[in-house]
Amino acid sequence: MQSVNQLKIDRLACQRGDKILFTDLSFNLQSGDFVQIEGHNGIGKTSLLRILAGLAQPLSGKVRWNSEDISKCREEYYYDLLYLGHHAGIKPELTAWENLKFYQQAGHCRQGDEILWNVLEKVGLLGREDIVASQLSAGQQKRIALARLWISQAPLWILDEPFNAIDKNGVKVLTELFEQQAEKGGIVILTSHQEVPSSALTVLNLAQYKFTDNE
Ligand SMILES: Nc1ncnc2c1ncn2[C@@H]1O[C@H](COP(=O)(O)OP(=O)(O)OP(=O)(O)O)[C@@H](O)[C@H]1O
Repeated sequence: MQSVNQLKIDRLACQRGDKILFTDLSFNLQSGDFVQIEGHNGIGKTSLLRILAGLAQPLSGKVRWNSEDISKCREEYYYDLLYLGHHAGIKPELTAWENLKFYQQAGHCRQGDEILWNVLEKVGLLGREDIVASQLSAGQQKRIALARLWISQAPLWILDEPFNAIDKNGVKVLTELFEQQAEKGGIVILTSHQEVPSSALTVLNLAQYKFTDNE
């Protein structure tokens, strides 16, 4: 990752159902940033991440990736983006190994099988690679989904609750990975209900943008 990337969030407002969740949300991120979106249940963190990932439309405002409106450069944006939503995003009928192989092919990762063995070890699934995902625990399934992060070449990671169902040591390993991603010029945006053990993290509290005039 050599080039400097920028994500600009310009005066976003978001509505779900008949409720306006937040308004006038602006911030800029660039290569090296590691950010947590914070706020209580239901404030709109997932809604914001889905807008940033181009999966939902804002009520108003724009998201720009390297100066281009993301709705106008979808192909380039999706090439540069890895979005991991709340749900695991795995194929339950495939084994852990087959899921990783699938991510590798879908993610244009040209490295061979060796990286997959390394990643299996990183996510603590070495020895369980031949088990179909549906027969693994919730935390192990989440680890398969997170394996994509080690395989990914994308500079921008948007991660909704990546630590859900992950044990303490897993949180530490993942946090180090996020720091490395930022250090090598990536951008990491995440939500988490647990404390993220990193001094490199910037926290953005959605509460300050909450729309209070819904009644
Ligand atoms: N499908 C939907 N239709 C209408 N309103 C919805 C829908 N899904 C969520 N909402 C509303 O949008 C608000 C924001 O939801 P969102 O999932 O973005 O919050 P969150 O901050 O990520 O919450 P949590 O911390 O519980 O994951 C909620 O208060 C909910 O009332």
